Amino acid sequence: MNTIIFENAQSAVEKIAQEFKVYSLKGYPVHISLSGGSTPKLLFKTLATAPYNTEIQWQNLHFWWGDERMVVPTDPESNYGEVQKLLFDHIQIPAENIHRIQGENDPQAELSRFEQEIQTEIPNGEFDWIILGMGNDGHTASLFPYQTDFNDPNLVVIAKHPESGQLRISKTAKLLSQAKRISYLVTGEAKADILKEIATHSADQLPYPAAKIQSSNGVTEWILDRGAAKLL
Ligand SMILES: O=C1O[C@H](COP(=O)(O)O)[C@@H](O)[C@H](O)[C@H]1O
Repeated sequence: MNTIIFENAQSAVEKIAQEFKVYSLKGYPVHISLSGGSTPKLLFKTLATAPYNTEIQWQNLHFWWGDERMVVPTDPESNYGEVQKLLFDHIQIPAENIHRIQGENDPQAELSRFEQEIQTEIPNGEFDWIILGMGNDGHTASLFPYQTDFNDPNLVVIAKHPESGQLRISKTAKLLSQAKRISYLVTGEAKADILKEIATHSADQLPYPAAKIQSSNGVTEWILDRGAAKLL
C-alpha cells in the first residue's frame, strides 16, 4: 500500500491542491475525476481560496466525477452540486470543462449519454487523475462490497446504495483502473480499522472495492491524515 501520511486533513488536501496547480500548468487539457461524499469538501473549499483560486490555470482542467447520486444538482446529496457550491461558484472555469453526471435524468438514458461523453472526450478511456474516497464499508465511487462486478466490460454502471436503495451512476472498476493515476483521499479515525485491514491483507482476500481497484499501468496512492493512518 503506497501511503502518504499528513499531520492533518488540511495538510493532506493542500498536497492535492498543489498537484492541481502542477497539472494545470502543463498547458494542455488534463482530465480529473473527483469523488463525492463528505471527505473532499475540505479540498474543494481549499481550492476555492488563495492562492489556488487564482494560481491554478482552471481553463486547462476538465472535471468529471467517479459517481453521482440520481438527484437534482440542488439536492445536498448531489456530488456535482457540492463542488459547484464550494468551488465552481468561486473560480473562473469554462462551462465546457465540467462534465457532470446529470443526476436529474432518467438513469438508463443518463448512463448512455455519459458513456458517450467519455468516449468522445477521452477516446482511450485513460483519465489523467482519478481522486477517490472510501466509505466506512470499503466502497469507492458507487461500487459497493458484494455487489460489484469487477469484470464489467462497460465504462459506467447503475448502482444502488445497499442500505438506502438510492440509485447512482458510477464509473466501473475497469474504467477506474485505466487511469494514469489514482489517489485515494481518506481522512479521520473512523476509517482507521478498514485501512489497517486493507494494509494487512491481499486484495483478493477482501470484499472491498477500494482494496481491489488500482491503476493497472500507473500510480495508486493513498493520501491519509494521522487519524486515518493511526493503526498503520
Ligand atoms: O457515497 C459515497 O461515499 C464515498 C465515501 O464518502 P465519504 O463521505 O466517506 O467521504 C465517496 O467516495 C463517493 O463518491 C460517494 O458517492
